[in-house]
Amino acid sequence: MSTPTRDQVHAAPKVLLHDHLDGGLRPQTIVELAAEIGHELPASDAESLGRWFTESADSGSLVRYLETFDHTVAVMQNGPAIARVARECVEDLAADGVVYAEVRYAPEQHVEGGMTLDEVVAAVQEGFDAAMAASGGRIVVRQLLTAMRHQARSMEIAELAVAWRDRGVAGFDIAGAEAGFPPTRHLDAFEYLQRENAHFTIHAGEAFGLPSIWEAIQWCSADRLGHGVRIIDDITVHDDGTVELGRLAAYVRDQRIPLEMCPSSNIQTGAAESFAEHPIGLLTKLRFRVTVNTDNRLMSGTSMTREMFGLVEAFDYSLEDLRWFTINAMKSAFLPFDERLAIIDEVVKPGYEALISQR
Ligand SMILES: O=c1[nH]cnc2c1ncn2[C@@H]1O[C@H](CO)[C@@H](O)[C@H]1O
Ligand SMILES: [Zn+2]
Repeated sequence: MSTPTRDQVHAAPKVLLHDHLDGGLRPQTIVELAAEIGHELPASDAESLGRWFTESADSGSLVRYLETFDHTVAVMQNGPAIARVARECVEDLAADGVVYAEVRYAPEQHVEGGMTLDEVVAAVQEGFDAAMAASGGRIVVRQLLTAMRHQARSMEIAELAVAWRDRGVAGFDIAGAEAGFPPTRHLDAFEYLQRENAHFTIHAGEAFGLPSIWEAIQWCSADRLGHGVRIIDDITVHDDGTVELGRLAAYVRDQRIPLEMCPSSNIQTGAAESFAEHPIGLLTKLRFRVTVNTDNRLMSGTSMTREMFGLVEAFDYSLEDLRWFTINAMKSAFLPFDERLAIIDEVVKPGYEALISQR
């Protein structure tokens, strides 16, 4: 098994479960939308603005990383702007070889211009639908609705997710600064979603450790973990190379709880040192249900191809390993089982087969 080239990684079908709509705008689009509404930006041309985002997000702190979203959220306060950002997001993912994506954002952050929550979700869906249609079925995209963990609107957002479940919304999430805002703060929303047979993921174990992961799983019943990197704190590697899992780590692995890992984002917020030192290497070896994601393409200057190729370089992964990540992700998607299976059998497997047979 040889390591794939960057072109092969680009050509391979990829599945993305953790990508923020407001973390993936094209710098040029931000410049144009800001000009329309008179919003002042920290840089005036697209190239320096793109650099400003990656450099400012490179702070080693989640809180400072999140401050950069002030500018992307500011230009997403009217229907046409939101629909444009949503359409371009799907175009960019399709061009990167992504075949299925769940893209999240917090509707409550987009009502400053007077839109209702419903109108925000509709505008995103309009953009997604237009780009999916234009791709001729090459990419399928669903929305995840995020509630901000420091705010108190999670119940409302959960209800919004249920109201839109048959019109493009596949699930729910909470995001924002982790320390001081445990997931149990939103327990009523999670219990409501369970009663509605709805799906949700929780950002946990990124800036804060095991208690956050434990609450997300054992109190809130999260279907998946956003990041979850700190699960590594419950794993001991002994000098003789044997590995011991604590109870929580064992539970996460044994229950096949999907980990939405985002290497570049973790390096920027200080949750990991480098690709090579990222816990994803050990977690993959231990057969946790690991998936590879972008988190915020703008703030990290990244793409699915870049994240996966970074892992190839760090861990010598083969196309078979990348297929494993991709099938893990597709199995963990909040899409009906038959639709997941169809994408695995008709798109992912043949796509990798074609690349592997060329080798
Ligand atoms: O890695 C992350 N951890 C926690 N919160 C995040 C992360 N990336 C983005 N957001 C937050 O999610 C909101 C909705 O998309 C963004 O506005 C940002 O505040
Ligand atoms: Zn995230």
